[in-house]
Amino acid sequence: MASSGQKVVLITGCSSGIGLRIAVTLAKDEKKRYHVIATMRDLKKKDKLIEAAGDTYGKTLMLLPLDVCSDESVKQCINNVKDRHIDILINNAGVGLLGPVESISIEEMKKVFETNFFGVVRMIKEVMPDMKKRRSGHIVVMSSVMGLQGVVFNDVYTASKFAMEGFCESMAVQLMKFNIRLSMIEPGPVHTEFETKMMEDVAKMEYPGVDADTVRYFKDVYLPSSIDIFDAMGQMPDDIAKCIKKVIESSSPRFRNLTNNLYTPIVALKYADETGGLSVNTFYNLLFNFGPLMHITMSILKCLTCSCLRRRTISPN
Ligand SMILES: NC(=O)C1=CN([C@@H]2O[C@H](COP(=O)(O)OP(=O)(O)OC[C@H]3O[C@@H](n4cnc5c(N)ncnc54)[C@H](OP(=O)(O)O)[C@@H]3O)[C@@H](O)[C@H]2O)C=CC1
Ligand SMILES: CC1=C(/C=C/C(C)=C/C=C/C(C)=C/C=O)C(C)(C)CCC1
Repeated sequence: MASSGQKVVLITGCSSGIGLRIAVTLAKDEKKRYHVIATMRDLKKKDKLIEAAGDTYGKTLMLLPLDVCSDESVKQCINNVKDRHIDILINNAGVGLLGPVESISIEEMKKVFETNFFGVVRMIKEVMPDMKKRRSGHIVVMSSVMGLQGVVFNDVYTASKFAMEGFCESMAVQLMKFNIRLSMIEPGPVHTEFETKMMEDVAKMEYPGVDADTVRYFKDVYLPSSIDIFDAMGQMPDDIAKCIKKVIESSSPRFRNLTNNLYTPIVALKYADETGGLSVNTFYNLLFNFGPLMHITMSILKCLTCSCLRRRTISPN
């Protein structure tokens, strides 16, 4: 149970990746300012979180089952929270989907929206009325750079994050009237199971109904570039957890929070040209005309950011 002065934080999707690291980071807060309710849809996956939480488990961190795709599960979970009192809701659960749209069934696409869009809407609908009554609360939503800008072959995932951005941008204004803050977190690539799951799915893909050129552009052009980008600019889940901690501890939390300075110029293309031509043409050229150049650029970037060059040039040893 939360002790007085502690903020109750409920996080979705804590079995792995970013959700797990947010839960542990907040539970380990030196001043014990948070009572963390870490949730996951399948409690059989709890061991990794419990191990990472160490002795905070049962003290500042507790576990509850929650599937964001089920009305019943969401209701039951929130009813199990003392007085339904949640100060900070962190909507983290999400799934990826990659590949040519011709090979993806409408059912698969709906599942992505069910989690990434309706999952968040379901959580907000359940938690918001109590926050409104108390005239306080903070809702954090895990969006993505793909919530701001489309990325080739990520069409449906991107659309689900855009949908959420639109929903939240609209909600933020009303919520502000009730003293409830809403913050979007927009990471670029992050090394988690998200990346591994997508690569595993791609390995199993059969591309029914997709022409040979499209399959080639996806497998031989997009995938290697995407791997380069993950290698060069991928953040760690802890980086995102630290960013979220900063956002919730800010006296005036920002609505938008890009987490990766290296990716910011890519997103800026969209805002630099209202016709949309600059970003579409630049992405086209980067992918189809400068693929090998991009590989070299990313390798240099990786070298600069991994600090091995700095060690070699600056270290007195
Ligand atoms: N990794 C990346 O490059 C980026 C990720 N993001 C976003 O970050 C968030 C976290 O992803 P990340 O940590 O990377 O990936 P992971 O795959 O490691 O984690 C996703 C989490 O969401 C959970 N989840 C999926 N569906 C549901 C559901 N119906 N109900 C409850 N939980 C569910 C998963 O649970 P289970 O184990 O049961 O499947 C898992 O705990 C996602 O919203 C993602 O879109 C944003 C930008 C970049
Ligand atoms: C290939 C390619 C790109 C790929 C970007 C990627 C791969 C971003 C991944 C973001 C993730 C994983 C977000 C998750 O929510 C760019 C930079 C647009 C430029 C054009 C070529």
